[in-house]
Amino acid sequence: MYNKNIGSKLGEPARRLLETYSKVPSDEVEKHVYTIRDEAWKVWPYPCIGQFRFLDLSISHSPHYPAILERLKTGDENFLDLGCCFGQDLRKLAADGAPSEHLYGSDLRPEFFELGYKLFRDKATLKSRFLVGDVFDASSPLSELDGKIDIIYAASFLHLFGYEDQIKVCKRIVKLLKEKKDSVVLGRQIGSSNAGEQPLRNDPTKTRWRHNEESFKKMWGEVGEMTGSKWRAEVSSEPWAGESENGQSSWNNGSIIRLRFAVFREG
Ligand SMILES: C[S@@+](CC[C@H](N)C(=O)[O-])C[C@H]1O[C@@H](n2cnc3c(N)ncnc32)[C@H](O)[C@@H]1O
Repeated sequence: MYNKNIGSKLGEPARRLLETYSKVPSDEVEKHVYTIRDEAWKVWPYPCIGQFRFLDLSISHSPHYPAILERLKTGDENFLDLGCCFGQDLRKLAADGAPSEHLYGSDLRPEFFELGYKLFRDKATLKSRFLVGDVFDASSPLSELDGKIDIIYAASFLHLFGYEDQIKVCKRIVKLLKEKKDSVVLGRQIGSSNAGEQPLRNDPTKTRWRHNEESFKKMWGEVGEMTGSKWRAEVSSEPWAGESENGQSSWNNGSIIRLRFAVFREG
């Protein structure tokens, strides 16, 4: 779904980030966002691009954000934005004082990394590394980070896949994270109060799994058993207040929810 107008999506935090971190003159910010958004839409039409949801800087809405930021500010911990697209959440952390050389981004499509640099005008200053890779490819450059990450952010990511593939991604996440207490993966995504497989918008022969709080926790129980590790999943949900993903009013029959999660390693 492509929104022609930015409406209220350019909130104060995103505007401040673009004006102060990226040094985009305030009267050019909106035009700048439209231009880069349209370039990204041509790469792949994700709803989070079409609906300007990348401007939410969603990591900062997590109740764990202050603690995560403090952990990163020590310079002893590494952060990975998995499926980062523009990498806006990584920029938010950098602007708030996290050392950027400890922040990594990864995505299937390298075009998004370049668009992230263009959006945030920081190619010369940001010390973060962006690794191209399919999360399902064990031999991708992402494997360089195996066992080295303390905090993973995975927003609007797991919900792209069916249940079996989500299990595979979670196992990959376990492998990327350090084997220690309080390694954590957090994020937000679309879910459904009636958890289950749902047909893909563009290809009804494929499905993706929409979680509710219970099914998400259960999945992490399974992942723990499969990987010999123990996880505590904090999950909350709220009714979906956003727009339809496909422009159809029938899209949300009341069951669509937004899930927020933080899954901590316990053992
Ligand atoms: C819906 S976007 C979410 C972007 C960002 N995390 C956010 O919250 O705005 C999903 C991202 O995951 C990436 N992606 C999709 N499939 C992937 C895969 N198999 N491996 C790695 N990245 C993938 C896409 O290229 C895209 O940038």
